[in-house]
Amino acid sequence: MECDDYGLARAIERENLNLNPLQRGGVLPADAREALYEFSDGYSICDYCEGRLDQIRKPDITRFLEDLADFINIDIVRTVHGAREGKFAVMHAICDKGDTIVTDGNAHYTTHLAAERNRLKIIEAPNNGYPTFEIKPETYKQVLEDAIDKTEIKLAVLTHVDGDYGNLTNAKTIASICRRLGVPLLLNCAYSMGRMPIDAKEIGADFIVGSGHKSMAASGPIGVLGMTSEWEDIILKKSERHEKKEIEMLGCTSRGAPIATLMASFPHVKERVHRWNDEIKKTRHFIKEMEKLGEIIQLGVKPKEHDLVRFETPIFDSIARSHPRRGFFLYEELKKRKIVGIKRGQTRWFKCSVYAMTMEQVEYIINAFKDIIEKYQKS
Ligand SMILES: Cc1ncc(COP(=O)(O)O)c(C=O)c1O
Repeated sequence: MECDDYGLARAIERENLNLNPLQRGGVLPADAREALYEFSDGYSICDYCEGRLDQIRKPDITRFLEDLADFINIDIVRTVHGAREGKFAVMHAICDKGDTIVTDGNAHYTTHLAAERNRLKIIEAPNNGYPTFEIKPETYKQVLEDAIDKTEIKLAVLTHVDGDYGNLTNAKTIASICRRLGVPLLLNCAYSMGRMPIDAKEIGADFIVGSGHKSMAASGPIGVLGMTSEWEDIILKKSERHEKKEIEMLGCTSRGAPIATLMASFPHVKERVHRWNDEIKKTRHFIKEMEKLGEIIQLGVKPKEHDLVRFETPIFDSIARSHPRRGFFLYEELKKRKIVGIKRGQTRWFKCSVYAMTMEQVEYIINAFKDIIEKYQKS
């Protein structure tokens, strides 16, 4: 199979550069690759289990979860199978069938599915449309207030950084609005936890979810669910029949390589979030140089505050119209230059990220796009 079918790990092995934002934060450092091998057996994490995953001392999962809670500054943390399972668990624990929740208009589909699976209704605070697609706190406030006038709102969900435009929301302001209105806030940090510093207490979120395979250098599937202690008894309610087991966690969650790699990557992740400002500078440089190529426009809030970049690219669309390979030409031209991660057939717009790339690699990518444009402008 080709490297683009496998994704970034394979791409790196073959010395390709992968621009897929979804995959850039989930690359395993060397220690985690070793852990992946060591803990590849199904229940390998459970040799010294005394009844529950978070209480295992060898390897020291208890300590790891405490450190993870410190890292994002929240009282209690559990691992789940992904950000989506974290959202589902919170909704399931605090809402009843038929309840209504409020979300932002840039919410990931998994927020919608978690709500649907819980039989919840969704009211959405829309973004402000083209070209920035921003979630404004005042819009969120208005929508939440209107919703509260009509019905009881048990939960507000906010996407910290969305997967369409890479906009960083003003979570602190929205959290304080929710607090004033008496609605608990769940902050979806799938695209931020593990890439940038997160301080849940400073933000004021009641719940927070992260994604190990997306942004925390873990093999996955694994996610992080954090909560303030006031919610502990509700979210981590114990089974009546199995006194140690937490119902929403179905007793235990990740039981092998996913948690082993999350743990092995943790020192690397803790260190890399301190380089977030450099990542932002690099992203802004990349955008500036790409936009100089002409008819390439960054969508979303400017200047960027996250590495996920969405470009509108009329230049590639017009080349595609007269190219014998149509929309596939861009993917194929990039692949020839050992760059992968832009979807096949996409030329009108695409999402990309240079997260964790060196400046040399970024320059190489900019030059590759330039080269492709010049090639077709000449012909
Ligand atoms: C904003 C956002 N939330 C949630 C998810 C899903 O994360 P997970 O796979 O950990 O459930 C994604 C994945 O693309 C995402 O972009």
